[in-house]
Amino acid sequence: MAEAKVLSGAGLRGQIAGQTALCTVGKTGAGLTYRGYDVRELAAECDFEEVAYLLFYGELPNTQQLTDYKSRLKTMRDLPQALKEVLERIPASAHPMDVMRTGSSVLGTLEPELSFDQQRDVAERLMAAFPAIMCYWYRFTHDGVRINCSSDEETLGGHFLALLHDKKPSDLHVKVMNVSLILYAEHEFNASTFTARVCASTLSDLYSCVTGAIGSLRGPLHGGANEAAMDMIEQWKSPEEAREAILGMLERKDKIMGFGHAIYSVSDPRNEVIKVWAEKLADEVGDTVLYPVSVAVDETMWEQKKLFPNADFYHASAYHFMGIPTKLFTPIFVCSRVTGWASHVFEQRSNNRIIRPSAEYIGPEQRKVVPIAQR
Ligand SMILES: CC(=O)SCCNC(=O)CCNC(=O)[C@H](O)C(C)(C)COP(=O)(O)OP(=O)(O)OC[C@H]1O[C@@H](n2cnc3c(N)ncnc32)[C@H](O)[C@@H]1OP(=O)(O)O
Ligand SMILES: O=C([O-])CC(=O)C(=O)O
Repeated sequence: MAEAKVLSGAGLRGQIAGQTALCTVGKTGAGLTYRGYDVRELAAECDFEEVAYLLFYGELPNTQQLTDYKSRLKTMRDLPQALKEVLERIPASAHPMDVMRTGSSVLGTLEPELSFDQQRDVAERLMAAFPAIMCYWYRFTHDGVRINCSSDEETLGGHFLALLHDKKPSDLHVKVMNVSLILYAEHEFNASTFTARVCASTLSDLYSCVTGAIGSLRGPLHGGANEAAMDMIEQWKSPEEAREAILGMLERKDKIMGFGHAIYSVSDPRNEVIKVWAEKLADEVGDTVLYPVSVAVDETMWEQKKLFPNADFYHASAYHFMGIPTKLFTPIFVCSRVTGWASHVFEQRSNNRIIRPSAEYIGPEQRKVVPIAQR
């Protein structure tokens, strides 16, 4: 059970910055809910598309609505030729989050949101197109192939794996992708979502809101932590080595990526879900190092600091076991969180006032400009 944290101090911590009907974070009880549903139940019962539908339309779909929704999203997966050409120009050395940011922005020039009446169509287009934006660029620049951006996969997670690996993904991998996309879909006023809402509050277009949000998600204190956690754990060859290294890092006051949270105080409810799937995947690939190393880090952090893994930590090993390159970890977060960002933009637009806080001034007293010749 997640406990409420005492929230105060810098970083707007604990300030109510607006209202939402989308999500609760860190309330005693479920810990994380989307429109009233416990995220753990959604992850156990649903496909990601059901959760996207819940966020965008307010209720879970019935069977017919879900079938129709998945079919419609399938038709939106391919990319315009002009966007493919732009993606081909981005170097292989680029960070894939910069590719996602550019992809969102370029799509906004090719298929602009001309009226807020189009907002749901634009959100769904972005959601359907992001896996292809990431994989078209990745496969072109790393493998030298121009991939077909459509697939027969029913779910977005399966579609992403099919484009990345050029083969039909296993049922287990499709299930884990669904769980992962559901866990990452929405999280109240986190930094990237708040970025999107600030942008929306100026009555800007949805592509601008999403493009800005991608920039905020990129940092290692937010979405970039899954990638940073992977870079950290793959250095260690045994649980003992990991434990020693973590003790040294804590001694040096280093930040341990994938641990701690701005709102949760004792656990992140998403962690217990993804940890189980990471262990299943470890068994599937016969791993005897990465998962035990992850557990050793987890135990040492709790023992030493009472810090717990957040959603990002076990995502690192889970994605790695599915053969996903580390630098694509945070872009997968984008494929999911675009649903949360867009839903917040819709909410902001439905009851808008420009977001414009005040600053406490700590600079010099008012003074006269000394003419340049006398300075
Ligand atoms: C999906 C997501 O975006 S989840 C977040 C992903 N980010 C990470 O995993 C990055 C690592 N974690 C962190 O940097 C932080 O825990 C954040 C950014 C998530 C939250 O920051 P805050 O709200 O400022 O953390 P909080 O107030 O709980 O910090 C309390 C103390 O614990 C320390 N602490 C918090 N997290 C960590 C960590 N991962 N490693 C080491 N120390 C930590 C802080 O430095 C602080 O110490 P201090 O009192 O000596 O200054
Ligand atoms: O809420 C936050 O601050 C960060 C987070 O866990 C998320 O965005 O999923």
